[in-house]
Amino acid sequence: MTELQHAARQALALMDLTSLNDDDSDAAIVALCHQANTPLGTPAALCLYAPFIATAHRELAALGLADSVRIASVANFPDGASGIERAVRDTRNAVIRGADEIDVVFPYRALLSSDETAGRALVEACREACGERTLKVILETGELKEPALIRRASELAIAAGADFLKTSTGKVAVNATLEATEIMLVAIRDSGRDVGFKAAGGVRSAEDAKAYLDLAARLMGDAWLTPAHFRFGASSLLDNLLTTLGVERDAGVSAGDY
Ligand SMILES: O=C[C@H](O)COP(=O)(O)O
Repeated sequence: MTELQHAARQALALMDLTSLNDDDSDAAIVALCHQANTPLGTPAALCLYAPFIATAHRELAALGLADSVRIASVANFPDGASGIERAVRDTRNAVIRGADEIDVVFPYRALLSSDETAGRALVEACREACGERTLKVILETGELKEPALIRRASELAIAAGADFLKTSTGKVAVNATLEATEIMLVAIRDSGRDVGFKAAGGVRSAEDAKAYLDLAARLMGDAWLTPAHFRFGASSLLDNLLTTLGVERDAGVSAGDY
């Protein structure tokens, strides 16, 4: 197995296979569940909008994958501007519908206006609302831009109870980058807390994934790279990983097939 194939294999198991599209449908989510059922194992989770959680649970159970694939959903998504009440409502709604993990957008615009309290308060409130479920906080680093702001957002989210820091929604011009990743990983390391990291948005190839895995291994150690600590949020990475690993799939399972 080449180094690239090793990274592809690792990335597959670390992936939150994502569908967060305005035109998502039950059929599209059923197709997503079938995509997750690869000959080389499953991604760590599916990430989807709350109205589709029940469909995903049902289909994963039918495929025998209920115990191996978690379900993530989103809150305060994608613009991070809904306010605390709405973010908490989104979080509770996702929890009630059966999400295992909640990816909430940090109110990054407030931080851009030098307001540090809004982000911390929103993450604390969502932390409380999601209880034992995994809380990932999306910093939207491509909008924060400045390294010092990315570092500060990381610190605030960690202090407020984030289980993971996530780079991006995938909905803005600049999504995951290696530069932002390094800042966030160093903030996690410096915090001494048990916090994970998710690179999301624009990760499309085994080569992309390998660059993130190499960076994370250098900063955090190889043993840190498990689904408990590291994820990729990606909508179109899986097929490239499977091709890299020599797996031919029937030209795309699509919503129209269900
Ligand atoms: O959280 C995951 C992102 O929304 C996916 O972004 P992507 O469509 O660029 O892979």
